[in-house]
Amino acid sequence: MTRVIGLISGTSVDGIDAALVEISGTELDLKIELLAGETYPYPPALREKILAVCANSAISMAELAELDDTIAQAFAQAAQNIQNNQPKAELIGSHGQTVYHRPPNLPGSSSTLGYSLQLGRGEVIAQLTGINTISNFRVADIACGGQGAPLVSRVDAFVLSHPTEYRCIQNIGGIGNVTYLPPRNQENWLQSICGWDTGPGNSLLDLAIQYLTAGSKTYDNNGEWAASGTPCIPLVERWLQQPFFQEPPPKSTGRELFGVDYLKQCLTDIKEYELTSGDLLATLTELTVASIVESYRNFLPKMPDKVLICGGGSRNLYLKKRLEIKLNLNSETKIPVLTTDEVGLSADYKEAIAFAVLAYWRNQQIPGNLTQVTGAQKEVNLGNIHLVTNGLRVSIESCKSRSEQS
Ligand SMILES: Nc1ncnc2c1ncn2[C@@H]1O[C@H](COP(=O)(O)OP(=O)(O)OP(=O)(O)O)[C@@H](O)[C@H]1O
Ligand SMILES: CC(=O)N[C@H]1[C@@H]2OC[C@@H](O2)[C@@H](O)[C@@H]1O[C@H](C)C(=O)O
Repeated sequence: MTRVIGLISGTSVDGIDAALVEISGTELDLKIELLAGETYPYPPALREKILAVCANSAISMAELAELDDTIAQAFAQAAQNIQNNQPKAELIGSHGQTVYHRPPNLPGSSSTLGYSLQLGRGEVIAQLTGINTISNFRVADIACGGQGAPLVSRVDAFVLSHPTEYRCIQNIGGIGNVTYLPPRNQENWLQSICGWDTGPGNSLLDLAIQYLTAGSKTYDNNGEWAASGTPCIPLVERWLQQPFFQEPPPKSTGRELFGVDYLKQCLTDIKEYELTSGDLLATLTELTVASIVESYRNFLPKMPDKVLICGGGSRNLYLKKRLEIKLNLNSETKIPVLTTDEVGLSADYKEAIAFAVLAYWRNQQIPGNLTQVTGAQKEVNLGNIHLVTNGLRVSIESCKSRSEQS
């Protein structure tokens, strides 16, 4: 058994999700016990800076270095905090904070490779915590021609697959992503798994809430405001014309596409209709729901028996209800929408747990990507390993050069 901390802050930039888990086994015999899960919100000024960088605002190299240091320190502090009154961890898997993601073969890009930047250097986390740390999980997959995302699919396979059920595991974070899991008893089960980014999760909704409340709110609690409105279907159909939605997998995306500029266009488009704020939020919710369901209908070999949702969007009761309605329109059989909590895996800390598992696998040279999901040419070990030097905990202040210390 290995005790591992998983850390991630995703595209919602709402804070650092930390999970302390005990892991044993390898793949088919993988066992995970969640000892503690917590979200440590970013200080508002730090969140604002990260969101500005994600929205392509200019940043100097000095500012980038400072931001990386600040994020690494925040992640290290989260790792220390999650161990309070808990047994100590032996390993950290830190995803870091995505600030830029470029899928491969992006039109207009001079390179055919993808690129994905997560801030919060694992080297610093290792030295600040005194715990060996694995970070930078996406680059090895990208170097083999992959998207570098979604990476949770291989973890979903060994943690959430069922002997006889066809399942879709749908994360609804800032961005949505799905893993399709055929029954484990099926021949070639692992090779038959599919996965991709479905498009916006909460990113456009959160931006709209911040716009409507002049920043006093960051999200629509339980989807209550959206539930007061009515979706404008002609606008949903127009917004679904974005080429990303028609692209066959493998595919990934981020706030670069479904961020500030996309919402600005939505706010222009709604002027053609007399919509209330609730209607706008209901329409953006419907875009998330429709993008998920349309992708299942277009790219899955068959519709699932069950959809298990996770991520913060799984707490949006209006979104969950609309997803179940849309999924079952003109359907003979009823496809229930549950949360992963209902099958024993925390919907809130699933991504943090996933990066603990990916670090655990990296430590044993077990590959972490599914090539049919990311499009990489081969399975690769994901993440750079940062070993603690002589086991001493050092603070960032004491990382002075010898000349400075003399
Ligand atoms: N109670 C709630 N009601 C409605 N929405 C909620 C609730 N709790 C969280 N959310 C939504 O979930 C978002 C955070 O979700 P999550 O932490 O899964 O995102 P993330 O991991 O940063 O994104 P990604 O998975 O794309 O990296 C919030 O910004 C908010 O939009
Ligand atoms: C570059 C990046 O951070 N992508 C995220 C984003 O957030 C959701 C979706 O897009 C997913 O593909 C991915 O993260 C999860 C943890 C993944 O790699 O599976």
